[in-house]
Amino acid sequence: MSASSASESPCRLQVALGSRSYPIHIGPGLLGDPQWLTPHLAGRQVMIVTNETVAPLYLERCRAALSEDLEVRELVLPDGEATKSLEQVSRIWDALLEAGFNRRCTLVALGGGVIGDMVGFAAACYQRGVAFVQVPTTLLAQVDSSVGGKTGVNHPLGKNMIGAFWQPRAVLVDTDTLATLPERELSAGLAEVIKYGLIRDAGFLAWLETAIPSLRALDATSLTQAIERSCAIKADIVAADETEQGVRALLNLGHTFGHAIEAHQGYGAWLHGEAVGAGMAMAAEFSARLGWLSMADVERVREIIAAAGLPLAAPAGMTVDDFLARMRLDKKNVDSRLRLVLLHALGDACIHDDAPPESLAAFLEDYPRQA
Ligand SMILES: NC(=O)c1ccc[n+]([C@@H]2O[C@H](COP(=O)([O-])OP(=O)(O)OC[C@H]3O[C@@H](n4cnc5c(N)ncnc54)[C@H](O)[C@@H]3O)[C@@H](O)[C@H]2O)c1
Ligand SMILES: O=C(O)C(=O)C[C@@H](O)[C@H](O)[C@H](O)COP(=O)(O)O
Ligand SMILES: [Zn+2]
Repeated sequence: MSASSASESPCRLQVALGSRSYPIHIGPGLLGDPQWLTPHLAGRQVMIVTNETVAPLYLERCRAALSEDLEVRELVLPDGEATKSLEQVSRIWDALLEAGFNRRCTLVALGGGVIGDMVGFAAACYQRGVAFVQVPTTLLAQVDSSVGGKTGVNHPLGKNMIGAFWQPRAVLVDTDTLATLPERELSAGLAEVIKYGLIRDAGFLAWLETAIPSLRALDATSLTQAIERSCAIKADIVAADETEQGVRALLNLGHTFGHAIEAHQGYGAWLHGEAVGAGMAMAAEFSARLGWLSMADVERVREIIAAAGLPLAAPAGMTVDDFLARMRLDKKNVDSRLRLVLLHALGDACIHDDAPPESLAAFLEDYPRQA
C-alpha cells in the first residue's frame, strides 16, 4: 500500500457500549501522528508492548507519536501463537512494576492479535484494570481482534481459555502497516473478513467474491473498504452484546471446529485464520447436511475460502474423537450441550444447540482430511 499524508482524515467508527464508547480510526499514516494516540492516554506513563517481528518495522514510528514529556517504556516479546501464554503476560506485569507504573498508566498493543489479546489481558488485570489502546498491524487484528474487548491467553487444552472482557480506549488502524504483512498472514485475515459476509451481510460477501484478488494484491482502496465494513459489523454486534450472552456468538462461525484444529495441531501450526477458514467450510457443509443450506451455497462458501488462499480440508489424522473432545470444552457450550454457529443462508447465521450428536459424529467422520 502506498503511504499517504497523515493529515488525511481517516474513517472513524464508534463502538457504543451503553454509557461508554470508543473510536476505531482507520486510515493510512496514523501510526506516527500524535493526534491519534495522545488523546487516549490515561496519564503520563505509557508502555508500548510489541513483538520481535513488529518492533524493527513499527516501534520507532509508534514511539515518535508520543511526546518527550511522557514517561514511555517499551517491551518486546517473542513472536508466535505459542507465546500467547500467562508466562508472557507475566512479563508485561513484571515490566510495569519494575517501571513503577500505577493505575493511570496506558498500555499500547502494537502488533497482531496475539499481542493485542495478551496486552488487553495484562491491562485488565494490572492493578485491577488500566487503560489500553489497540494499534493492530495485521489484517486479522485490524478487522477483528482489536475490536470488542475479548482478551486472554491460550491453555494447552483450549484456545483463549483464560481471559477477560476488557475494552480498549481506542483502536488505531494504520492501513500502511499491511504493506509488510506476509501473504499467508493476509490470507488468514481474509478468513475473518469473509466471516462477516457469511454471518451478516450477503451483499458484502458478493462484493468480496469479486474483490479477493485485489485484496490479496494489497490494493489500498479495496483493503480499506473491507476493513471498514468488517469493523462496522463487529462494532454493531459488540454494541448489542458485549459479553456474548447471545448474538455475539455469531462471531464464532467456524471457530468451534477451528479452535479444535488449532489446539489439536499445536498452537501456531495452523494460523488462527486458516483454522477458521476450514472451520467455516465445515460449518457450511454441516448446515447443508442438516437441511438448512443449499449445496450451491456451500459451493460458494468453499470457493471464496479457497480463493482467499485458505485450506478447506481438516488436518490429516485428526479423528472424530479429537474434534469432539476439543469441541466439548468450547466456551459457547451451555451445560453439556454443544453449541454451533450454523448458516441458514449466506448472510444469515444462527446459534444451534440442537444438532443431533450422531449427525455431527457422522459428518466429522466423512469430512475430507488433508492428504
Ligand atoms: N480478541 C478477539 O476478538 C480475537 C479475534 C480474532 C482473533 N483473535 C486472536 O488473534 C490471534 C491471531 O492474530 P494474528 O493473525 O494477527 O496473528 P499474530 O498476532 O501472530 O500475527 C501474525 C504474524 O504477523 C506478524 N506481524 C504483525 N504485524 C505485521 C506487519 N505489519 N508486517 C509484518 N509482519 C507482521 C506477527 O509478528 C506474526 O508473526 C489468535 O491468537 C486469535 O485467537 C482474537
Ligand atoms: O469477538 C468475538 O466475539 C469473536 O468471537 C471473534 C473471533 O474471531 C475470535 O477468534 C475470538 O477470540 C474467539 O473468541 P472465543 O470466545 O471463542 O475464544
Ligand atoms: Zn477469530
